[in-house]
Amino acid sequence: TGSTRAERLLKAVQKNARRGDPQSVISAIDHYCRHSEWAMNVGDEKGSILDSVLSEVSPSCALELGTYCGYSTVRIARLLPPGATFVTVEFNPKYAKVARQVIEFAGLQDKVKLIEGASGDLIPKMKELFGNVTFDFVFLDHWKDRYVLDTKLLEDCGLLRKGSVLLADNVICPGTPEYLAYVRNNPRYKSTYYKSHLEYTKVEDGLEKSVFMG
Ligand SMILES: O=C(NC/C=C/[C@H]1O[C@@H](Sc2ccncc2)[C@H](O)[C@@H]1O)c1cc([N+](=O)[O-])cc(O)c1O
Ligand SMILES: [Mg+2]
Repeated sequence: TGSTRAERLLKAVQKNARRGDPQSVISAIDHYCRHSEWAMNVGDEKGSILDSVLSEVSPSCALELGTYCGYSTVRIARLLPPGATFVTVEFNPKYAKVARQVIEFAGLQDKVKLIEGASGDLIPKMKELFGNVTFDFVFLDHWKDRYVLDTKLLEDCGLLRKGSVLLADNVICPGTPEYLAYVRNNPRYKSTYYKSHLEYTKVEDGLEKSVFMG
């Protein structure tokens, strides 16, 4: 049978990027998805906003929900301070397999803990898996109807602390209206909208940054 979109994206990385060079992996994926085949990576425009928020937070403990092919995983891992803990959760084993290879090609495998499963099952297990952690930074980019549920789960499992930063992709397109309502009308969050565009297109999209006030 033919390859999947994710496998073709991996081939583009193996062909056009340089081993051990995260920026070349990022550029190879952006070039492929802009000129050959669109894929749902956060992309270069929103990726630059992700980079700047990460540099502000400089998290010692970070979580990503929705690894997909590992594009944002590489973007995040390349900017983390040495010794940081970074967990990324992926539900689909085929995507996880591609992501592991993309992350390894970038030379970042020692900085990333990719765990397979559903966020709803794994979030309650984080303390058991990684010790009594709280996440300084969470990137939400998985199923859009899970953003509110998983944010509430993170709160209830004591995985957020005063100042934890949530950054959510796609709050306009495909859109996460319940999530925006939740974080914007909630005294426990200070939210900021970063207007941008849907990856590789001119369609409006944006990132919502929400600081947990404890
Ligand atoms: O649908 C989108 N993203 C859903 C992402 C889903 C990713 O997360 C898990 S689901 C999971 C992972 C962990 N736990 C539970 C479920 C899927 O296997 C996929 O790897 C999307 C769509 C568009 N678009 O334009 O249509 C643009 C985007 O930027 C998007 O992110
Ligand atoms: Mg997205």
